[in-house]
Amino acid sequence: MTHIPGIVITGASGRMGQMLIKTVTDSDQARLVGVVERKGHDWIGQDVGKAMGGQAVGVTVTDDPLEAFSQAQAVIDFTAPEATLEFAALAAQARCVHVIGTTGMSDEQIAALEPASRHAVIVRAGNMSLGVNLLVQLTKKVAAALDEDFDIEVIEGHHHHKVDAPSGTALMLGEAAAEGRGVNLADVSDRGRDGITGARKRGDIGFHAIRGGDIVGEHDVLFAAPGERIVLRHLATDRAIFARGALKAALWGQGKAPGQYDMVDVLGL
Ligand SMILES: NC(=O)C1=CN([C@@H]2O[C@H](COP(=O)(O)OP(=O)(O)OC[C@H]3O[C@@H](n4cnc5c(N)ncnc54)[C@H](OP(=O)(O)O)[C@@H]3O)[C@@H](O)[C@H]2O)C=CC1
Ligand SMILES: O=C(O)C1=N[C@H](C(=O)O)C[C@H](O)C1
Repeated sequence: MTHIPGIVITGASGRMGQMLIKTVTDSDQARLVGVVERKGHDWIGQDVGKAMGGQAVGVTVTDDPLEAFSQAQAVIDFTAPEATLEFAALAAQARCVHVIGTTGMSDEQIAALEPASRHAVIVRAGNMSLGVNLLVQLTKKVAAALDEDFDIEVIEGHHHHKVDAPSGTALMLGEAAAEGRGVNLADVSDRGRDGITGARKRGDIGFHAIRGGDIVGEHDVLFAAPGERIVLRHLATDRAIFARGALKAALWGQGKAPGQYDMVDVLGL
């Protein structure tokens, strides 16, 4: 009989937490074995299906992540940077695959994942959708084919609750453009112009963030030259695309060697 991996979802009551719970309970390739919320949350002790306003699913919301992780083969975590660092150490202790969708992590926070990745598989991506990861590859190719006559700008839009900018996806796209061009993103990045900025510097990669309403996630990579423009665009209209990608990553990570991976590895792009 094939082994069906048990999955824990952190940040259970969040927008992505709820989408992930639905995706895992609907899947016949994985079992929901735990859901975690922070201490004091009013969902603690309730059946998560009922807490979400539906039928009971037989999984009680806990505030004890290590206890939950020790029953599981994978943890899917779309929360916040400080929480993700704490969960990484616990997932490594429980030898669970840790799928990280959390964005807004600083370079120092990303570096702090290294000890956990010596003991467990970490799959981390600022965007888990197939479409965006394909767009990342296309961006790299287009940037490699064009010279600096083409100004590159990454424009992203998200709902008004989003706390980080540029989005994790925008940064993935910017990194891909820089890699295609053979430059270091940190040397050419120009974020959110305002005031008398002076003329655009040749070779810069610009970032702009729109926040409004319930936009799920929209990303354009603009290549603009005198006389012509190319726009690569991804529009997310349903958070299920991120949850499906995250579940795929959790399954893919089973039996892999400890280390850090991304969705390009998972999707084989
Ligand atoms: N990689 C990808 O494909 C995608 C990534 N994301 C990213 O996922 C993250 C979550 O997004 P979203 O679901 O919209 O956000 P929400 O604010 O809706 O949910 C975040 C959840 O994390 C919990 N949380 C936050 N801080 C802590 C903490 N310190 N300890 C324990 N739990 C905590 C929150 O609990 P509480 O309510 O109690 O604060 C909440 O349940 C963001 O970083 C977002 O950018 C989103 C979509 C796709
Ligand atoms: O916060 C969100 O909602 C999203 N965050 C990710 C990001 O920062 O790129 C992915 C997606 O765009 C939705």
